[in-house]
Amino acid sequence: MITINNLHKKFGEIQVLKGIDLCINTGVFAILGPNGSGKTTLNKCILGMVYPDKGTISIDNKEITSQWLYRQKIDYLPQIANFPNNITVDELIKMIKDLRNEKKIDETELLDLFKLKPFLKKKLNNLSGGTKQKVNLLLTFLFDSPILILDEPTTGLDPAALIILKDLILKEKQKGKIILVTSHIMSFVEDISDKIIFILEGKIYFNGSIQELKTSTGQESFEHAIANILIDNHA
Ligand SMILES: Nc1ncnc2c1ncn2[C@@H]1O[C@H](COP(=O)(O)OP(=O)(O)OP(=O)(O)O)[C@@H](O)[C@H]1O
Repeated sequence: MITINNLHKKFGEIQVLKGIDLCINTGVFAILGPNGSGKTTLNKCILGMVYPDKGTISIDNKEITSQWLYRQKIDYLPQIANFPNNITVDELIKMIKDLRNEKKIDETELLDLFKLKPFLKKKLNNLSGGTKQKVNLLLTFLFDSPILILDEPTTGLDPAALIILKDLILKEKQKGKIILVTSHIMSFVEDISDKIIFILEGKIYFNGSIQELKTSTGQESFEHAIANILIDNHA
């Protein structure tokens, strides 16, 4: 369980998070909000990559401040992954496996799933954007940790890969994991999410199921419910 209390974060003059309270249990949680609303900042606070100015984050009832071992419990897909461009896909996989000296699953299944075997000897700078994203996803799903944080996982994926990703997320959910997903693709969010957390102006504007969101906004479709919040708040 991830528990967040009164989380604040400011960058210079911009107060990004203004008191976030959240309790995140197993299942798929979509963190939504307009561009610049602080979704990535929240994810990075959980990962210890950004230090909050105020507030606490606990994982399984242990505060994470100044800790680092807990990060072994988290698999993270960053919004933009920056790996050295001149190494090949198989060199990158080996490097990440060596760096994260943890229990890993056999990558063969993931290589087959994302049809990456033909690219193993190719350098990263020769890959298309979508293929790079598939490599990033493979690296994320390689360690079978209890918490998964996926920041814009659909970027560049074709429809077939999107279905594979959805199935993979739902399979990981069945294992009882906590999965946080940030995405602007509402059909994708609707297919995978148990709960929607909508951040607006630094606070949690909505926290509930898709059905509750539709009811509270009076909209029949999820996409319209989200659009409704944005329009109503001039976001
Ligand atoms: N390291 C940083 N230094 C300064 N400002 C930052 C930093 N990281 C984020 N910000 C600012 O914080 C705000 C929130 O950014 P964040 O990336 O968390 O938003 P987001 O909701 O993930 O946006 P998007 O949907 O566009 O990905 C933005 O105004 C951004 O410019």
